[in-house]
Amino acid sequence: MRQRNLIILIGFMGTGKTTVGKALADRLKLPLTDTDQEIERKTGKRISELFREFGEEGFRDLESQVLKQVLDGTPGVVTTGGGVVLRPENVRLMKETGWVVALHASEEEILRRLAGTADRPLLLGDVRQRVSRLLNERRGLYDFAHVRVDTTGMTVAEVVDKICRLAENEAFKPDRSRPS
Ligand SMILES: Nc1ncnc2c1ncn2[C@@H]1O[C@H](COP(=O)(O)OP(=O)(O)O)[C@@H](O)[C@H]1O
Ligand SMILES: O=C(O)C1=C[C@@H](OP(=O)(O)O)[C@@H](O)[C@H](O)C1
Ligand SMILES: [Mg+2]
Repeated sequence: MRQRNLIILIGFMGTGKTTVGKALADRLKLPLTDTDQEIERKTGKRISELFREFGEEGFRDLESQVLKQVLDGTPGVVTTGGGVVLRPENVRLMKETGWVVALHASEEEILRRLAGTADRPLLLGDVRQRVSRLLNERRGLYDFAHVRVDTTGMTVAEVVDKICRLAENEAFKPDRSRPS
């Protein structure tokens, strides 16, 4: 059953999920979980170490496990890693459990925000080329979200305001998780 007060942020790397999620949880006085931070806490290893040791698939297994544990229906804000949408089982679970907000940003804005990024193993090497390729590979994968927010040119506070306005609106809509 979908919970209206379980807000899940998805989106490509650098769209601001972790940062906006923290500010949103503070504003709404809801608990916050970032799946990447939870993976690091549980394993005692950095995301980059996990990629090195277990490869991307090993990391995705951990990510799916943690997502299942985190999405137990408890109210809160959950922020995810950009690749969580690669597994259909994760997409199904997020859609069914919470209110899913997709953050977007232009490629240039993503590159500006990710300049100097150190712990994103998928961006090692030529960041511009990696971002462009991954954006292409993942095109459409964030579109299942209940709402979409283009954060290009917006401050974190403005993005939080926008999500809060959309959430108020949402409260008056029928619960789309129920079959009609
Ligand atoms: N709306 C925004 N405007 C400007 N900078 C932002 C915004 N949202 C996030 N950032 C910055 O971009 C970088 C990446 O943000 P982060 O929250 O880690 O993104 P994600 O979790 O989606 O990868 C951080 O340095 C953060 O401070
Ligand atoms: O897009 C991805 O595949 C990834 C995004 C990262 O999280 P952010 O989106 O928070 O940067 C992190 O989960 C890992 O480096 C892989
Ligand atoms: Mg993040």
